[in-house]
Order: sequence, then C-alpha cells, then structure tokens
Amino acid sequence: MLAASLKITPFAMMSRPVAGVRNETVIITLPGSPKGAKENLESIIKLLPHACIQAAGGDSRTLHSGGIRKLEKEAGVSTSSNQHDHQHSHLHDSGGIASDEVATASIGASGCGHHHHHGGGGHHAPKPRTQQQDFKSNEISGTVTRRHRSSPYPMISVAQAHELISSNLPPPTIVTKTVDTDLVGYILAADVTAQEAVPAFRASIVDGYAVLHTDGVGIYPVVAVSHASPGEIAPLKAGEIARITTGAPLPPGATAVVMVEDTRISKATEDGEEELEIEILASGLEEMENVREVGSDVKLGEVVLRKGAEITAVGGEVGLLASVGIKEVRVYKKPVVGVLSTGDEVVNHDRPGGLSLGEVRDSNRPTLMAAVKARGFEYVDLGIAKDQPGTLKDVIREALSKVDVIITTGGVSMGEKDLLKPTIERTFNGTIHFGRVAMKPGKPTTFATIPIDQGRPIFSLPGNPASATVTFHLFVLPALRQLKGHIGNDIHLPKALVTVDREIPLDPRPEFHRATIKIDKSGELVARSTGGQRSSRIGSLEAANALLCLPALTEVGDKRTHIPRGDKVEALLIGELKVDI
Ligand SMILES: Nc1nc2c(c(=O)[nH]1)N[C@H]1C(S)=C(S)[C@@H](COP(=O)(O)OP(=O)(O)OC[C@H]3O[C@@H](n4cnc5c(N)ncnc54)[C@H](O)[C@@H]3O)O[C@H]1N2
Ligand code: MOO
Ligand SMILES: [Mg+2]
Repeated sequence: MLAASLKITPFAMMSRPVAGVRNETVIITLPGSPKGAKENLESIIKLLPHACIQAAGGDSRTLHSGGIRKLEKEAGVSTSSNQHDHQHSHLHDSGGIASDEVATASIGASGCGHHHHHGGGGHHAPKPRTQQQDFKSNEISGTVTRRHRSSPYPMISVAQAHELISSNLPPPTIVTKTVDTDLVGYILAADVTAQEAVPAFRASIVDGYAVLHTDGVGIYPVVAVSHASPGEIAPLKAGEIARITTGAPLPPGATAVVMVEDTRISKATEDGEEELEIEILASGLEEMENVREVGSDVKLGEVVLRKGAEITAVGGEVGLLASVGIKEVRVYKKPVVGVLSTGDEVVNHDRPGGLSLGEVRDSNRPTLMAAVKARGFEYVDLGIAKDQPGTLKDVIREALSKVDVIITTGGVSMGEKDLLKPTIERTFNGTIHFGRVAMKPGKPTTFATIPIDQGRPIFSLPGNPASATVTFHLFVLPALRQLKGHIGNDIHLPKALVTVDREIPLDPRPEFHRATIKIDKSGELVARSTGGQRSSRIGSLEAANALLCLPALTEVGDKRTHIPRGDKVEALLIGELKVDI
C-alpha cells in the first residue's frame, strides 16, 4: 500500500498502515480519506483472496497445485467478484471512528468478497448506506480528548490548491439561452453563424443623393426619395438622381451616393417645399462610394462568434447576435451557488436587538451572496447552520438538491466544533482534496467534492470574515468561472504589477494583502494597503480592489522583513480600478 501511495503522493511517507491476522481474520488498516482508502485497497485487493485463504489455514502446496478456486469457494472469496462494490461496503463499515483517524477494513476469511456478511465470528456486518449516514454527533466529532493535536491535512501551496480545484471540478454543462439582457456573462458552447447578412440591402452611408457614379458633375432631376424605412423603391436611370437618407436602401441602378454638402439646389417647386433639380458638385465618384454593400459588415453564414467567446457587459456580443437574427444560443450553464454560514454563535445580521455574550453577526453570508450575485451568478441563501453534525448534514443534503456549488464558512479549523470536514467525508462520502493552504488569510481553506453526478464541489472557507472573502475571490471565483466555460488561465482573476505607496511588513505565510489600487496621473497603478490585515477584520476589504501577492518572510531569503515603499508587487484585481482624484 505504501509503495502504491508513494506513486501518487509523497505524503504517503507519513502514513502508518498496519496489517495483521487475528484468528482467521485478515485485518488491514486504511487511511481515513475515502480517496486514500480506495487507492490503498485497490493496490492490495487482488491479493486478498489469497491472504484470506492462507489465514483460513490453506497450505501453499494446495494453492500452488491448482486448488485455489476450490479454496476460494470454501472461503467464500472470488477474484472475479465485483470488487469495487465490495471495497465500498467495507470502507463504510467504520462508523464511530473520528474522521481523520484510520479506517479499518476487516476482511474475514469466512466472508471475504460477499456483500452480505452474516454477523457473528467477530465481524460486524456492514450497515446499509442509509444507516451509516446516520451518525450520532459524538461519532462524527469524536471526543475532545481524542481529537487531533496537529492537522492531518498537508499544507499545500496556493498553486497546488488551484490545480486540485481545477482538476476536480465537473465539466461544464450546455444549455440553450435566449438572446437578451440576461445573456451577459455566459460563454458560447458552439460557434454562431449569421442567419442574415448585415446590411441585408445596399444602404447609403450618408444623407445626400443616390446617383450613377458615371454621370459626373452637372444638374440632375430628383426623381425619387429613399428614406430609411421598409418599402419598394423605383429604379434609377442614367441622368437621374434620388434623394436618400443615411441607412436607406439604394434605388436599383444607383451606384454611389453624393453627400448633401457636395450639392447645390438648382430648382425647387413654386411653394419652395420640394427639390426639383440638384447640381452635383463632386467629381470623380467611385463605384459604391458612400454605399454599404450587402453583407459588407457581416456576410450571410459567416461565423460571428466562436465557441468559447464570452458575452460581455460591454454589449458588443449581444449586439452582434441581435444584428444577424440570432434568437437563441448554446452556452455553458452558470453554476448556481449555495451560501451557508455555520456556527452556534452566528446570528442573522439584521436580527433586532443587541448581541448576547458570544454572539456574532453573520457578515460572511451577505458578503459572499453579494459577491456571487455581482459576478453574475445566481445564489441560494442556505442560512446559518448550528455546529451539530445532524444540522450540517440536513442543510448540506438539502443544498445538494438545489445548487451546483456549495460555499460554507466556519468550522474548518482545529476546534472540536469544527465539523465540516468530517461531515463531508463521513456523511456524504466526499473527497477532501485539500484542507490547508499556506497562505494568510485562509489557512484552513478546504475544497471537497461529493460524489453526486460528476462530483459536486464544496468550498468550506474559514469562518474569519476577511479569510472567507479573500479565499472566495482567490479560489471560488476561478472555479465558478471554469464551471461556466472559461478555460486555462482565463479562469483566474487578472493580475497587474503595482507600486506600493508605503512600506508593507511581510508575514511568515504568503499573504494576500488587501489594497486599493488607483491609476495615478502618469498612468501608473499605485497600491495602498487598507490597513490592519487581521483575518477577523472584514474592514480590510472595504474599498479594496486588489489582493497584493506578498511573498512569505521565508521566501524573501535575505534580511528583508518589509516590501519597501516604491517597490512593485503582483496584484490580483478583485474589483474595478479607480482613478486617482
Ligand atoms: N489551533 C488552531 N486554531 C486555529 C487555527 C489553527 O491552525 N490551529 N487556524 C486559525 C485560522 S488561520 C483561522 S482562519 C480560523 C478558521 O476557523 P474556522 O474556519 O474553524 O471558523 P470558526 O472557528 O467557525 O470561526 C472563526 C471566527 O470567525 C467568526 N465567524 C464565523 N462565521 C462567521 C460569519 N458567518 N460571520 C462573521 N464571523 C464569523 C467566528 O465567530 C470566529 O471568530 O481558525 C483559527 N484557529
Ligand atoms: O488563515 Mo486564517 O485565515 O489566518 O485567519
Ligand atoms: Mg474554528
């Protein structure tokens, strides 16, 4: 198991698997994470029938003389059974063990390979799935004296966290949307071709007179008028002109338009209301001068927008689609995001009256719902869940049926009431892809997927308000962007080099320092820290439009403890740039 795990992660060197035999039972210990348990079990499962037979007293001579099938039958094991299901039934047979402790798969020689153990013989039968999910609170939280005194989750880098998120998200799904104001922010899932040419008719670019460009300078009768309105227009012959407005169709036969500024009135009706003859002053007209030819902006059938194009708030894409008669498009679905606060101390921000001792107003949920909405995603308010496994379980189960992505805040660090990780793993059979990131703020940021459809992502962000908000922008937003069809580096927020206007102290962890960036008079981007950066201080995000990516103290190597004033640092842009006033 160690050898197989080491091929997957160097952290395998930290695991302490134990295997043994008691009476006729082979006992193997697996890691607590479902992923690790599965990988470990897969690496040995083919050998288990053999091990079981041996534990049951089979002797090697019989085995090697072809009696293996017979012995398997006697021992109730089969190398050809559905081992996948089999693994699962055992993996879940570990209720009552604190989440990150070692799960034990005990495989009895008398029952190996069967989905239904018959109890007795020292083995406890695997509970059906529904029962297993029904943990009592102390089963999931463990007793406080038995909790971990150091985190079992390896500390990974921000880059590794991004990689793990990106590679464990489900693929985007495709839906049909009508072309309207709600299309902004969607990404096209297929090329779009023009159903109509633009312009659909030969149109004048100016207000003036439609002419035959070969006619030249001289006085001509005005035989017709073409306004920008639908309808039939009589053809124009040599020696005639037609008054025309910008955007109006050219009369058949006309080959150019002369601007009104390049003409003079020669003869009008007696009442002075109408033009009868006009002198054309412009010479050397070119064919199609001041004329937009059919399809000269967009040709019929031309690809107007490619798969992967984003419909932006600038409006150009909506306009382009509208102009060529596209009423519906295939786009990637935008994920619906559920936002949940957790914690016995957390109360609704608008709850009337003052706070009792220990109560805290919920600032995370309003913050995150506002940010999700402003980024163009629909949110579902999942409320506040108490720090009880039962409550968390119910709220998350309900959310799973409603939303594509769940964001929770609080309950992911080392406290005995920090129940999110065990709930995700144990109750929902989720995989925690990471549970600690080397960064400030946001160290206990957790990302998991729950095995529903192609994997339902759940971001469990730290409870501290600045930590929750920073990690939302840094991790959740790129994930939402990937789910709605952005690819590669385009999932991330834009980065720019900015000059710091004051010295900034460095932290032992790589820091995402909240700052306001302005464009100064010379066009430079200048950053000012928002002040105190403690993780509890949501005010550190007030007026912030950037996260300065500061190296950890240890990373700078030399004796620098600060970023000096005037130095340039990388900044992630989380809000709109401001102009210095
Ligand atoms: N022994 C250790 N303790 C802590 C560690 C550690 O490594 N070892 N990490 C610290 C870090 S870093 C962070 S960040 C926090 C994260 O804690 P949790 O995610 O478990 O969050 P809670 O304990 O539930 O709450 C932390 C803090 O935030 C307040 N909070 C929670 N939810 C909200 C909300 N919706 N609105 C406003 N404020 C909220 C809560 O009352 C706490 O004050 O853990 C450190 N501890
Ligand atoms: O990482 Mo925690 O987010 O310092 O506050
Ligand atoms: Mg905590």
